[in-house]
This record gives sequence, structure tokens and C-alpha cells, in this order.
Amino acid sequence: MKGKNIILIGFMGSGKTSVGKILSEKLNYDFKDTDEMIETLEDTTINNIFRLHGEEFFRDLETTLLLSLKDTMRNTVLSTGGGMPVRESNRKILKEMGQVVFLRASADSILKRLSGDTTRPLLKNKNPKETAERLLAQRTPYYEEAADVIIDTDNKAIDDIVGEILNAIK
Ligand SMILES: Nc1ncnc2c1ncn2[C@@H]1O[C@H](COP(=O)(O)OP(=O)(O)OP(=O)(O)O)[C@@H](O)[C@H]1O
Ligand SMILES: O=C(O)C1=C[C@@H](O)[C@@H](O)[C@H](O)C1
Ligand SMILES: [Mg+2]
Repeated sequence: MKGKNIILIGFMGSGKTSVGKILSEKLNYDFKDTDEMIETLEDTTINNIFRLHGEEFFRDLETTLLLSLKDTMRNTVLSTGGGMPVRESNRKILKEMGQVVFLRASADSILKRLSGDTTRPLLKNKNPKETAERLLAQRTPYYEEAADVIIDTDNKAIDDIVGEILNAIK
């Protein structure tokens, strides 16, 4: 296994947080989630950060957090925000931190999983389907570039996805 950390990347709703928690238990690793850490550090929700300060401010928080974790994080499953790999500098840092696993999901799966969700500001608009399809097309090359391992998640249970990751990183 390259390095001692596992980094989960992928679109909103691909399962990074849900899968990461269970994966960390199986590996007896710590679990960290960049979205949860940013909400704790800023003492507010991601919705509020986007609403009050805008997306670029949030992206800067993500990069700052990644830099602060880079040299000290060990034996950890890190679940990232869906936009983390868009910045080239973030992709470079993620790859240095550990083995990067891209959880791939189709737009249909994402929309099904997130129907009724109100916590993801980028999908809170009149046409979440158009937004998800457009962002997914834009970002897929970045996810693929950063990935050491790609796991398809459509129509798979979370436990099965965890099992596939464990096999792939052996
Ligand atoms: N393989 C799956 N099958 C069914 N539901 C799933 C699957 N993976 C995730 N979900 C559901 O989709 C929702 C979003 O999952 P999760 O929060 O883990 O996504 P995420 O990748 O962390 O998203 P974000 O980038 O916004 O943080 C949750 O309700 C979760 O239970
Ligand atoms: O895909 C994205 O850009 C985002 C995904 C979430 O994890 C959060 O980081 C935030 O809602 C933005
Ligand atoms: Mg998440």
C-alpha cells in the first residue's frame, strides 16, 4: 500500500463520507472529513459559508486545511469535499498524502441519493439535474487524474464498496 492514508474523492453523493467512516473502522484508522472539519473550524455550516462568503472563500478554506494536514496525517481515511480535486495544487497534495480512491457515481445515482438534500449549496437551485450533469462532466477528468484506484458505486451497497476498496488497496 502506497503511504499510510486513504483519500476518498468523488462527486457530491458518491459516498465519500458514508464509505469513509466504515472503511476507517475496518482498517482501524482514524477518520477525517474535510467538510466536517471546515464546519467545525468555522463554527458554521457549509451552506452559511457559501451564502456569506461565496464559493472561492470555501475553496481557500479547503486548500488551507489540506496544507495543514499534509505533513502530519497518518493512518487516516480522509473523505474530501466533492470539489477538492478541482484545484491542481490540491490534486498534487492529495496524491502525496496517500492512496487516492475515486468513488465514481452516475448523475442519476447522485440525484437519487441527494433528492431532498438541503445541505449542498451547489445543488440548491431550480435545476439540480443540469448542474450535477455539467459539474460531473467538468470534474471527471480531475477525479480520474488524481485517482490511484477507481471504484464504481452505482447500484452497490456501502458495505460492498468498502469491501472493494479493501481488495483494491491490498
Ligand atoms: N452506495 C450507496 N448506495 C445508496 N446510498 C448511498 C450510497 N452512497 C451514499 N449514499 C447516500 O447518499 C447520501 C450522500 O452520501 P455521502 O454524504 O456519503 O456523500 P459524499 O460523497 O460524502 O458527498 P459530499 O461530497 O457532498 O460530501 C447519503 O444519504 C448516503 O446514505
Ligand atoms: O462538490 C462540491 O463542490 C461540494 C461538495 C461538498 O462535499 C461540499 O464540499 C460543498 O457542498 C461543495
Ligand atoms: Mg461528504
